[in-house]
Amino acid sequence: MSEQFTPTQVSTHSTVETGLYIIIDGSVYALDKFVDEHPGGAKILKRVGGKDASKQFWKYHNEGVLKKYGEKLKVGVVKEEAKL
Ligand code: HEM
Repeated sequence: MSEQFTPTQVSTHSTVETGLYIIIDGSVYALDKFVDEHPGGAKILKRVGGKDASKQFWKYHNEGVLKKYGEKLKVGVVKEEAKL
């Protein structure tokens, strides 16, 4: 079973030092090791660290990109925030 993160937990991994997590369609990717080889540049990825970047992702890529890199970079899935 894959690891589960709330959006708040993902948001605590917003920098390269903390893993540079981003959410795409409910999956969580750690881009800290990929950021320097990203063909679109490091800067744009660092701007969305810790956030849901689904909209930006699908603006610039197609399904083939996730097929090629997805499994290698995926660290888990998003779950709902814990209710108080
Ligand atoms: C799992 C996350 C990501 C992976 C594996 C990834 C991978 C790639 C790859 C392989 C390319 C080369 C073009 C292509 O093959 O389609 C690319 C280009 C690009 N990516 Fe990403 N990317 C990711 C996330 C993002 C995000 C979140 C953004 C925006 C916030 C972004 C912005 C761009 C841009 C602007 C380009 C250049 C497009 C162009 O030159 O037309 N990427 N990315």
